[in-house]
Amino acid sequence: MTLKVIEAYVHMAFRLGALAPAFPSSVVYCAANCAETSAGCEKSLLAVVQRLRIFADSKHFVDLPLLPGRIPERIIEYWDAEFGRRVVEEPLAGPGEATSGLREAEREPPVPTFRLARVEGPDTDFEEVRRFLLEHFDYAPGGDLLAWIPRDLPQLELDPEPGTTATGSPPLLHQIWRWMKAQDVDAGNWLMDMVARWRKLGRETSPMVFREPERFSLLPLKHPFIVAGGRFRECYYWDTYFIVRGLLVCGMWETARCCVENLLDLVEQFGFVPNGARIYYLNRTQPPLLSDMVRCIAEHAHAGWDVMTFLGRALPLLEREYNFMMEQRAVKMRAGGTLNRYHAPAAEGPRPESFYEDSKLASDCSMELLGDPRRSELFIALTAAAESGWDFSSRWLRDRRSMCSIRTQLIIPVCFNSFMLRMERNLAFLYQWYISGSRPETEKGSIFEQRLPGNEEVPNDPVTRDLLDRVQQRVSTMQKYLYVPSRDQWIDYDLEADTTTLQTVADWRQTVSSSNFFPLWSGILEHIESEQAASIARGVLQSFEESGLLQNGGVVATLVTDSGQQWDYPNAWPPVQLLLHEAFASLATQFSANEQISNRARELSLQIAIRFLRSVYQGWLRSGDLFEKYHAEKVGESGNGGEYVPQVGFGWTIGVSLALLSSVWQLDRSLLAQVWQRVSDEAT
Ligand SMILES: OC[C@H]1O[C@H](O[C@H]2O[C@H](CO)[C@@H](O)[C@H](O)[C@H]2O)[C@H](O)[C@@H](O)[C@@H]1O
Repeated sequence: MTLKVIEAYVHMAFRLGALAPAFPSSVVYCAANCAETSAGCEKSLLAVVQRLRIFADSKHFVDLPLLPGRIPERIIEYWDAEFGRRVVEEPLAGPGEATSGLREAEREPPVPTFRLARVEGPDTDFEEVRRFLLEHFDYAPGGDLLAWIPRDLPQLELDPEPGTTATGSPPLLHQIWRWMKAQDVDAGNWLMDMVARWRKLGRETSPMVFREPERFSLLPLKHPFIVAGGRFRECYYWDTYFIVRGLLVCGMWETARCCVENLLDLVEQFGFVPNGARIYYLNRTQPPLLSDMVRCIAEHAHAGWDVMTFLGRALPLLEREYNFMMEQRAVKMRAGGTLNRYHAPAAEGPRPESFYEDSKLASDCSMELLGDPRRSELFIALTAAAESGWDFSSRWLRDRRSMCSIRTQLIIPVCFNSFMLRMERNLAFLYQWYISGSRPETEKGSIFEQRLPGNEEVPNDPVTRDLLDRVQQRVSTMQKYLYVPSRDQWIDYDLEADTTTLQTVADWRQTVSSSNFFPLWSGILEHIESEQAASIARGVLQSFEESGLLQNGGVVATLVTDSGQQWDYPNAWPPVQLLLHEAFASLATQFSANEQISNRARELSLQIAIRFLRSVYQGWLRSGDLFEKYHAEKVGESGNGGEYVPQVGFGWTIGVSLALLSSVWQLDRSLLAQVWQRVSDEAT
């Protein structure tokens, strides 16, 4: 059986196009796949532990390190022997020391980490399973990572003047902080707290993971990094982009570079960036923002740093990631053109970190029979939704309400294609930088202008030509399939119905999503002839203003009506705020000669930033913490919903808040006072 699981895993890795070696620990942490092919696997260690709900959070078990000396294949054999699946002859490996640093004698079961209530599960004794875990696993997750304090962390309070002391606070951050402090002491403290929090989120891989990788589900990373926060104790793909943006505001370029180098290493190893740095995330990626991160690092590099060597390494890896997306996540559209969709063909069972939730859903949807094709499709759709970063949203549900109708892989999402357009533009930009030896212009005379309709000038270099053609093709294909002139929005496409979701929902408002405006962030209108672009811009601005998406506490994630999913109303997620703030700010720049468009776009961009910052600040004042998501209407309250307890901490909230603060400061700092304006002041 064990061998079969390893084989299945190797097979899975190759199907992913990853040249990954089989991870021995996958037999413990990823054996979910076998539950789908043989009834015996219903009794696998993973299935039993998760279904018994030994831990309140399903992610807890798959993050637990094995004790030193434990060999994954042997653990599975002992499990099978003890729980009735197979006889094992060899003795157990000797007792090891817990990675969390406790000696064997001190290893009393920490009762609070175990769930008290028991729900119905397989016919296996709860206490026996618990005892088995204590014998072979660490007490708590986290022993695979070490706390790491960024060396470039600014210490605002120690610098009397920006840039005048050894701690080297970047001038802009320092100026903003001094100004905020003068306006409102709490606001100054808030900013200082956010900056200091990088210290709490800094991690490096424990040397043990490099020495004995088979004991861990963690993918070891060479450089230190910043984690998402809370239960998300490892590095996440798209979270890292928003974290990097905040680090750069703090002048923490070296830390940002380390985070990005790790992601490049992952592409080198697997051919794509996994969802997060755990083996159970290897069957999916996340919204592809690596090219933007590479661009940020190159653009913020200090004079004298060798940008060319960095680009020389990064470009082939970005190309690899792009090819992964175009080979494994692309769909040829019936009437011509290619677009991308989130997909997870290698997902052959419940997500290991949400095993209980996925299995329960299958059974609630009457798909519990092994071999039922609807069951496999369900797990693929759930995993693909996790790949989208929007896990979960009514955008992925056929009927917009029931999780039983999830079918992520049959949707062409506007967000993913906007990220792909952005990637194509970044590749052209970075490649041009590399071959010319200097950063290309981005305004007039930019490389993109050469490919605008009507402009016959063709770049000499064939790679740039090809990339610019891809940009132009993406724009035309997005306009053809996703742009809906009657609604002045880009709307997700339903592959089953071969039309936009507008035609398949009961009420058109169900398609109103913040992601419908992401193409603006990708600069789509820069590739459309100017009069037509201006007319689209006017329509889109009005459509956003009337959409109801912008609320007091920020931009609502998806619907303006409630669906109960966490990437829906009423949750305002930090990434959405930054992308839309920048989308409208860049529209204002693009149409600077057209006062009407540019004023409206600028106003919207500022409103989005101010409202969200206000919510983050009010939430911090009340709770002393930063939430992973906010309530879009109740200013300062955490968002809710989802399959896990709302998390605090939180990497992308800090990153986005810092990026928004610095952007508004530069656009119109007088507006920032609205962020810390007391509710009582507003009433008067
Ligand atoms: O464990 C459930 C899911 O958790 C992650 O998704 C959520 O948190 C991530 C980290 O902040 C974030 O990137 C994502 O957008 C959130 O929805 C994880 O990425 C999923 O794969 C996982 O199934």
